Amino acid sequence: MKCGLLQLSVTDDPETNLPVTRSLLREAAATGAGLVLTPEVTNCLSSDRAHQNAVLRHEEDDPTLAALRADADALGIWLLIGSLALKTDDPDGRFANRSFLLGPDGAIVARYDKIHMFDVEVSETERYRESAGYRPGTQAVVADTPFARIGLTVCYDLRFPYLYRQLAKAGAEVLTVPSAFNDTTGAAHWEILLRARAIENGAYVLAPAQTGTHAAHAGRPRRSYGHSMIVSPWGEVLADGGIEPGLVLADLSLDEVSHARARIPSLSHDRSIGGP
Ligand SMILES: O=C(O)CNC(=O)[C@H](CS)NC(=O)CCC(=O)C(=O)O
Repeated sequence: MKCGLLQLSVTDDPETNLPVTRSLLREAAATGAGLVLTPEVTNCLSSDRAHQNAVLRHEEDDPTLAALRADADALGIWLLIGSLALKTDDPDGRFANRSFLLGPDGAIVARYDKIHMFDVEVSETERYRESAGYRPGTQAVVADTPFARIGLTVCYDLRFPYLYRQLAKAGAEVLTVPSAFNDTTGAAHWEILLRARAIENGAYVLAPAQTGTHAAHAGRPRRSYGHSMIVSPWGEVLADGGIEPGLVLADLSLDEVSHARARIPSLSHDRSIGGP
């Protein structure tokens, strides 16, 4: 199965972003990719609540979701929309950061709401409080496709290894980590965390990422790290997207999952541990 990641540099305007995403999606399908993934917040990257309230929609009437469902159907591909920022009916008005797995007929096969919120002071000038704008999810999600069982996660979830363990124990052979990692923590931690999650679970890790400069955050242009990655179950980086927007491709084979798990059966050696 050929897999394609879209590396995007989205703006805070969904109408501007959608045609760019759709044309890259067509390119991916033209290479023969049967599974394509997009990064976190494919529709809109913004931390301006008033702006988000103006441009974001509920799932039922989100134009990005509708268009990408039509594309998955027309192209006959499995499509993981890394996430969409969507309005919810929450009384506090917070949005959902929601990942969708679409089948080749455009049907929604699975939804996952990002669980861990990035409330982090990266530096004195770069602070994030994702939980102010987004409502965290509470449920881990796996979904079956004809080629693999997939475990869905988003971005900052990457730092919580027990989520990936739970997904792998639920049978996930492919772990998805669509992201918008920032430049600073990306350079320090991105690749090593992705490889660790792949190695410790004997699973493919597919991590489509945002790259480059986006709308200002706290008065400064926000920069994403890029380097969308496909990592094998043995921990090898099969493809690295660098920093330009574009397409990242690799072939996946479930034999590699069984092979890695047979060589190092750590997934089946888990023990319950007493103590502190
Ligand atoms: O804000 C949005 O619109 C969408 N959400 C994101 O971009 C989120 C929260 S700011 N980014 C991350 O989780 C990056 C994590 C990261 O960089 C790390 O763990 O080091």
